[in-house]
Amino acid sequence: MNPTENTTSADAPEPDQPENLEAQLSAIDGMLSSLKKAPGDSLVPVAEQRCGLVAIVGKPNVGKSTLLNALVGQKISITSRKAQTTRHRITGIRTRGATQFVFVDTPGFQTHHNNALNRSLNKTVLGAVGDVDLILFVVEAGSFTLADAKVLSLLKQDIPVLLIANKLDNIHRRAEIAPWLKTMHERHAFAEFVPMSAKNAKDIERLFDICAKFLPQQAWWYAEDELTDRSEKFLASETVREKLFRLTGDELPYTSTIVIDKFEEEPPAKKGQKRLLRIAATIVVERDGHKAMVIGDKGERIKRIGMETRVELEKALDAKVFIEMWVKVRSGWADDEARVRSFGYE
Ligand SMILES: Nc1nc2c(ncn2[C@@H]2O[C@H](COP(=O)(O)OP(=O)(O)OP(=O)(O)O)[C@@H](O)[C@H]2O)c(=O)[nH]1
Repeated sequence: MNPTENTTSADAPEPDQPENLEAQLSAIDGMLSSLKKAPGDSLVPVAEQRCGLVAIVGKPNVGKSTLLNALVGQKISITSRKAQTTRHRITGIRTRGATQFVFVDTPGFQTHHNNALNRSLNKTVLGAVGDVDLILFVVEAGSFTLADAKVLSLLKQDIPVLLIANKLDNIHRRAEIAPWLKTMHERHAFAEFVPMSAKNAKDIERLFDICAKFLPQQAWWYAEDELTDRSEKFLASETVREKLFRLTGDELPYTSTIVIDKFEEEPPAKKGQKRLLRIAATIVVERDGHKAMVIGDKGERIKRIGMETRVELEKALDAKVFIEMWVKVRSGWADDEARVRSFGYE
């Protein structure tokens, strides 16, 4: 390369004059002030931000968890409840470019166990899936069974649904997919068809781009990488709640609640070890009979709730967890506003 090219080119811009500089600086200033900082000090202008709720639904074993993990990463990032998401259990948040995707759980989409608990959960879920911005309906590419049809029938017509034809890598003759997609087209007015594999990183990138278009333009609700102590505490109480209801079935009224009395973190004792979380949780029930139900025969049930909570939290929070659990009776707490507030509800 000719070394003089860099300095003597006739097209080279004049060095900045002071007035030029000032003009530039004030232009940059103007630009910066128009970029209202989003949570997490992001420089994506609020006016360009998109944010919304995405539900992933489908019958068991179609790859929902694999997809969610690929979309949000292994670590579930739960944050404190925000007004917009009080009715949902958030399973993950991912901010990518100008768009924040808030993934929500859909615990009731279990078509196998049609007991009363599931029916009541299905009702809740219908509510939850009823007000998300986008639904990813996951099926196995090339297949559509009665169980898929049941899930599809629970979805509302007015929310965009993407058909995620997952496990495409299992289909060896791609030509077979076209006629199948055509039959799927007749089953529901899907907003888009996405044949893909949840295990393929490129497909995941493409899916993000497709999803972004369906989320409304609005300011992000969460910081780009929000994961605070408070959020971990929230995850702890949600995990206890989930185990409690799963292990007591529909015997326990939904007025029972969880209070996290202690949530303390200790750094790893040695390098390479995990941090330690000491958690104390109280399950608040309305009657003595409920207390006995939660404790179980010789304390079996509460032990199991504690054990399953610990295992799940250790995985989700990448920490060693010690958890103590108590059961208290506070009759009528659900009607007592001040007490409800003291339990952390608004
Ligand atoms: N070949 C292939 N296998 C996949 C793909 N996605 C998921 N799987 C596998 O499918 C199985 C079920 O995946 P999960 O993610 O657990 O499915 P799920 O829908 O969350 O299942 P439930 O928790 O029972 O509702 C696992 O063995 C995954 O490894 C894919 O794109 N290709």
